[in-house]
Amino acid sequence: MPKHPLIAGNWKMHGLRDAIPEALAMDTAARQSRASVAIFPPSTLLFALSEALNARPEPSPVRLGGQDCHKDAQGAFTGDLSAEMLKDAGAEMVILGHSERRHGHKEACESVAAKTLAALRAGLEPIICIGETLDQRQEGLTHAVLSKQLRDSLPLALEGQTFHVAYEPVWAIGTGHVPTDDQVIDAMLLIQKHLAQRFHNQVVPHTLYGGSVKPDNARHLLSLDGVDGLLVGGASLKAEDFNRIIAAAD
Ligand SMILES: O=C[C@H](O)COP(=O)(O)O
Repeated sequence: MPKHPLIAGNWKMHGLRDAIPEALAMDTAARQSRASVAIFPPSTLLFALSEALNARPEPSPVRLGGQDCHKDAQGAFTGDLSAEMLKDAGAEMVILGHSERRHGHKEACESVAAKTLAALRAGLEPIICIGETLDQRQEGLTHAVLSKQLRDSLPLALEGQTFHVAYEPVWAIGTGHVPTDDQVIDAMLLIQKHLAQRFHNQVVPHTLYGGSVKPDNARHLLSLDGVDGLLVGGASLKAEDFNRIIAAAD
């Protein structure tokens, strides 16, 4: 586990303004932890959360992020948000290529790469997600799928930049099924090897695991080789759960 593991909470399409106190309680836990903590609320909450966190007497260590962005800075794209808009609303990071975007919105790796360039343009730190489906794993295609996703989703412009790659097996997301230790370590090593070769060791890989992370398995997952942090979905919605995951990093 690195000195400051990243504990990232992806709220997905959950959260109204009455969730702001939850984020403030997470901020309180983050202040007592060595973990680096980030929350990815729905975009409608970004500005309000940013204001609420910044209104505290001491600057908040919690960083906020968007869950997706458009590749362009502005234009006639109804319903979309640019990386610049997320930044303007208080985001410092953005999740890209989440499997719910890849599968639910037919997002191709090339689109994820273009969005990654947009994130860098706007000064957002990207978390790029990859992961195989259950069918792909059962057919022995895991390495091929992860390698292709890495090759096609990560633009060379990432060289020298700070970014994160999250390994989220699709079959582990929201299912309660967590991969074996060997499966997690194997994926992390594949990612780290790819990053080292592709970027000539000019990047410090931050590799996260995501998929059914809970307060009870967080400490163990963080102890596995190559796991630099966690991308948490359901268990990041309530401070009661998320704060236990933050504490697992200590
Ligand atoms: O981005 C988070 C992941 O999709 C994991 O979601 P989950 O923790 O609810 O399984």
